[in-house]
Amino acid sequence: MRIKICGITTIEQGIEIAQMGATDLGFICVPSSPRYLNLTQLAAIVPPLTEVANTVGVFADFSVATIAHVVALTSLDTVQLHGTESIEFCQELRQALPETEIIKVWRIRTNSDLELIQTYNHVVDGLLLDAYHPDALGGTGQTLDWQQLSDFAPPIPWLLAGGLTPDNIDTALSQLHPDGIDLSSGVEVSPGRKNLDLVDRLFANLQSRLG
Ligand SMILES: O=C(O)c1ccccc1N[C@@H]1O[C@H](COP(=O)(O)O)[C@@H](O)[C@H]1O
Repeated sequence: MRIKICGITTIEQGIEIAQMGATDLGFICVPSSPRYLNLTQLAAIVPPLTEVANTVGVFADFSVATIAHVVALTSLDTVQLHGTESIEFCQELRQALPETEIIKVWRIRTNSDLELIQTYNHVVDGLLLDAYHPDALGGTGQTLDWQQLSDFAPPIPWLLAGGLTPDNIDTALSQLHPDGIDLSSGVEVSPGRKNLDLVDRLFANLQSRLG
């Protein structure tokens, strides 16, 4: 299973978290986030971390040209689209970045959202479900209604996000079988600063599932 820890802001924490078992490290490119890294910071932090994990840039409603520029400067492996990007936008991005994994996020409120995100199945490599919050795009600690997702089974890989913590991960994964999980605020001391004890506890609690 893919385990993504998002909102990494230092090389040191990225290396430690990868050594603990994270497959993916996420970097927030959204200026309104308290975990935001500017281009200079991304260009310094991401390249060394591509050696230890899959690196994921989190974008929201950027242009194709801007995302392609950031990927070229940082060697990000994956682009996570956390905004209102259209199917056509994803197709354009695929053409601009044929080698880069693209994950489309949908913030789930109703059952119809679970159908809408699947209209992207043929244009992206993976889907990610996050919780909806009226005031922020992500990193909110808000959980999804896991029961509502019980029939969600897209034909491409999907990740579960939204308020996951070392304490609730077992309950979530006993109800759902995503291809990956994504945690940010649930393993933090403060926005952008991860609590390595909590990350350690996450992996301890996942031990039986990771085999
Ligand atoms: O983390 C942020 O600040 C952020 C900002 C803008 C878009 C996405 C963001 N993070 C994403 O939010 C989810 C889950 O966060 P949490 O575990 O509920 O705190 C995850 O996909 C992050 O990539």
